[in-house]
Amino acid sequence: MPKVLISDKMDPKAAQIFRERGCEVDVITGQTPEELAAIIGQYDGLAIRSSTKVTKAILDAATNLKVVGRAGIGVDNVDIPAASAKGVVVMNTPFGNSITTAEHAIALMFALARQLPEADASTQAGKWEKNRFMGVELTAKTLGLIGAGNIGSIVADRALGLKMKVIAFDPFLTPERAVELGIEKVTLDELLARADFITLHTPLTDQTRNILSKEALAKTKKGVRIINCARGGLIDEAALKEALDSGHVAGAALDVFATEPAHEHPLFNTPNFVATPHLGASTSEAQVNVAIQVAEQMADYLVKGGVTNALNMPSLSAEQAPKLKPYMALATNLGRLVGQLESDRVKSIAIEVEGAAAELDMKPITAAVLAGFMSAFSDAVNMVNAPFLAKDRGLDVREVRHDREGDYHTLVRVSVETADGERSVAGTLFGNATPRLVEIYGIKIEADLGGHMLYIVNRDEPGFIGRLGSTLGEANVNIATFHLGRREARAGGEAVLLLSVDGAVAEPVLWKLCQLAGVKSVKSLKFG
Ligand SMILES: NC(=O)c1ccc[n+]([C@@H]2O[C@H](COP(=O)([O-])OP(=O)(O)OC[C@H]3O[C@@H](n4cnc5c(N)ncnc54)[C@H](O)[C@@H]3O)[C@@H](O)[C@H]2O)c1
Ligand SMILES: O=C(O)[C@H](O)COP(=O)(O)O
Repeated sequence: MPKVLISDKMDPKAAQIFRERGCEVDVITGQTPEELAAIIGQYDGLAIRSSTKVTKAILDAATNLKVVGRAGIGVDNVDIPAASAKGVVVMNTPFGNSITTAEHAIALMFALARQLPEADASTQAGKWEKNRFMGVELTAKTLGLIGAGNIGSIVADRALGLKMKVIAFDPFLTPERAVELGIEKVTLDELLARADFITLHTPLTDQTRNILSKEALAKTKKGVRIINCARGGLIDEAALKEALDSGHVAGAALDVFATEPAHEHPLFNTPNFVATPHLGASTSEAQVNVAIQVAEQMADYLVKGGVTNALNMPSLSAEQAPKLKPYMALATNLGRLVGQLESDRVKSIAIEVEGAAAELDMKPITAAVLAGFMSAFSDAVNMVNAPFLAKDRGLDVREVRHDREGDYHTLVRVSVETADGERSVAGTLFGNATPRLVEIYGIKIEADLGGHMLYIVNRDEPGFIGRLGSTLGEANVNIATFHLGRREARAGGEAVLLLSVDGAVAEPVLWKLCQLAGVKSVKSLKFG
């Protein structure tokens, strides 16, 4: 039974769902990185929020880990390249807390507009400072969104309801989507110059880090109010403090900080500064949503092989998974066959599908071919890291989907380009379930690929099979199955033999086979 660790505070629904769906689960929160590293080796899955840092060191210690599930959106606390290299799937729940976070941004906007936290503190201190707190209306003000994705567009919708004018800077926002949202797409400089309120809703990337830099803040309208419910690091916090102190920025509300938890901060106690401790996603509704979603996704993956919302692997629903399963086995074996036959001379690899296979999502099939292919060079390869390893090796990967009707109701072909030209192998599914090789390097052959096999290319001539059988018999090698194919319909041409044998064939025996008259090449193969 797969074992999952929940290492951050999460709604109890998550643990309940893991158990209901066939996983063992431990909930251990508040561990130091060293404590987590000491126990992570026992677990197949790790469910987190933003507190647990899934670093390379943690991943190195995670010898059984298959999936990290983030109950929330941001995955900047997970070293995704390190997870991918280790073959660990990283998933998040991209929509479960969007409404809640958008509402927090709107709440902070009101808090700034009417100085609610300061007015509250003053009133409860018995001061009744009615004349000290003069607010501004939101109606007719311009709200500048930096980032108009899931959360940004919900903020836009709510702000339009408040009769604000909404402008957005987001290089990936299409003009059509902007029209659909009822907002105006602008450049960053235009947004800085025009917005009365600015709210940030981008991930933290190399492009967005410090997007509100000292220079950018200097370009804002005097009296601007700024809200950040996205990620610390998007704003230069020291420059923001200066701008608040000088009065250029009339108010700032941060839910997120460059360093968290922020127990101390130069911005704390600055007038017109409002802070919340990364509460964007903290509503009971959002926490139930993300807990249920992450547990369902992770259990689907660990128990049924379904992949949803993975950041480093193509999606594969739990319903699709059984249908695709035989294709994955076929694709893995075709990739593995080519990988073993061609070793490291391959420059590019093409995956072609036709018939029933052409109606399927190709991404998982491609990942499986690459996993099989790369397994000839690396022990630690799987569908998650294979595409990354292939890219690292500079392997050019192509996917082709054919509409044509072929000889088989379904076909997957893997072709590689080597220094000696293009070579391809192809396979089908018998009864939609059993993978079967049907062609190898232009020669028709029907074979199951599995266990230990011998691939022999020889001159097609009488007596060869007898000589081969005797040599293997003398070496005590038992032949389990025997498949034969030949290039021409008459003797004298090239033939291929694929033999299943009961165990690995020793080097001296392979050498003897190479010496047999008519043999061109002999290769020992292994399939998982
Ligand atoms: N405070 C919280 O508790 C909390 C809760 C949920 C999400 N978040 C954070 O909010 C952020 C936004 O989440 P989302 O779900 O809307 O993400 P999203 O991916 O749906 O949207 C992000 C948007 O940012 C845009 N973007 C990317 N690079 C940009 C750039 N250089 N300049 C301008 N725009 C750029 C993208 O095109 C996209 O539209 C994430 O960082 C997420 O981690 C915080
Ligand atoms: O990216 C997110 O989903 C938010 O930052 C929420 O983080 P949390 O789960 O730690 O509250």
